[in-house]
Amino acid sequence: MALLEVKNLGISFGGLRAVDDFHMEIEQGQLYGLIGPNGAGKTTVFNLLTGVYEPTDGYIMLDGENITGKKTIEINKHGIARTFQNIRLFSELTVLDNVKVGLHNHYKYSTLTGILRLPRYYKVEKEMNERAMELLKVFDLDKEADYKASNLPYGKQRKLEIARALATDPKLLLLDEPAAGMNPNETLELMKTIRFVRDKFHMTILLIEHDMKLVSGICEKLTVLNFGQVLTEGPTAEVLKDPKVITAYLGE
Ligand SMILES: Nc1ncnc2c1ncn2[C@@H]1O[C@H](COP(=O)(O)OP(=O)(O)OP(=O)(O)O)[C@@H](O)[C@H]1O
Repeated sequence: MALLEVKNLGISFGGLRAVDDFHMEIEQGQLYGLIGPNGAGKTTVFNLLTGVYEPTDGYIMLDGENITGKKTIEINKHGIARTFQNIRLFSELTVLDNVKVGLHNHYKYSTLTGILRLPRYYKVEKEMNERAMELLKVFDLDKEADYKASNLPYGKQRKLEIARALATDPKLLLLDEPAAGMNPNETLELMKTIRFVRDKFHMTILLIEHDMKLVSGICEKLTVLNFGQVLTEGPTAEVLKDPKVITAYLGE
C-alpha cells in the first residue's frame, strides 16, 4: 500500500479548473517531485493535500486513512507537514522556540498547569527543550538556538523551517520550492539536507521545485503537471527526457 494515494482530485476557482483528475501514489521513504510550468497548479495540489482548499472531486488517502476534506490542523495531526514557497517562520521568536511550536502537537499540559507553573509544566518544558535541541543539532543549528529566527542567513532559515515541520513528527513532508531564492552553494547544501532527512528519519518527501538540478539530483520519481492535469509521471530520468515535458516547459 502506498503511503499517499490520491485519485481524481479536482478543484475550480470560478470558471478556472485549477486542478483536474489529479492522481499520485507515493511509497514510504520515497523522494518525489511535483514539477510543471508556472501556474500549472502545483501549489494548489499542496493546498488540497493540506486542507487549505477542499476538493470538489476525488480523494486523498494517507497511510490507509481517508483525509479528504479534513481541516489543516487535523491533516497535520494525521501526519502531513509542509514548508512554504516564502519562508514562514515566527521571525520574532528564537530558533529554539520555532521548533518547540512544532512539538506542541505531541507534548501537552493543561492551561492551568501552564499558568500555575505546576511540576508537570517544568517536566514537559524540559523534555521539549531537549527534543528541540536534538533536532537543531541534526540540522547544525544548535549553536544558534537563542538567535532570533529572522537573524539567521537565508539558507539556515530554510533548514529551520524543515526542522520545525519535522518536529510535528510527520509521515509525509511537503516542501514547496525549497530552493527558491537560494544561490548555487545554498542549493547544494539544501540537497544534502533533504537527502539526509529522508535517510535519517526514513521520511517520505514530496517537493515542488523549478530548479532542475535539484530535481534531477534528488528526486526518484516525478509527476508533471500542465494546465492542472497530469502530463506524465515516472522515474525522474525518463520523465525529464520525455518530449511532451520538454515542450510543456519550452511553451512557458
Ligand atoms: N485561491 C485562488 N483563487 C483563484 N485562482 C487561484 C487560486 N489559487 C490558485 N489559483 C489559480 O490556479 C492556477 C494554478 O496556480 P498554482 O499557484 O497552483 O500554480 P503553480 O503551478 O504552483 O505555479 P508557480 O510555479 O508559478 O508557483 C493559476 O492560474 C492560479 O492563478
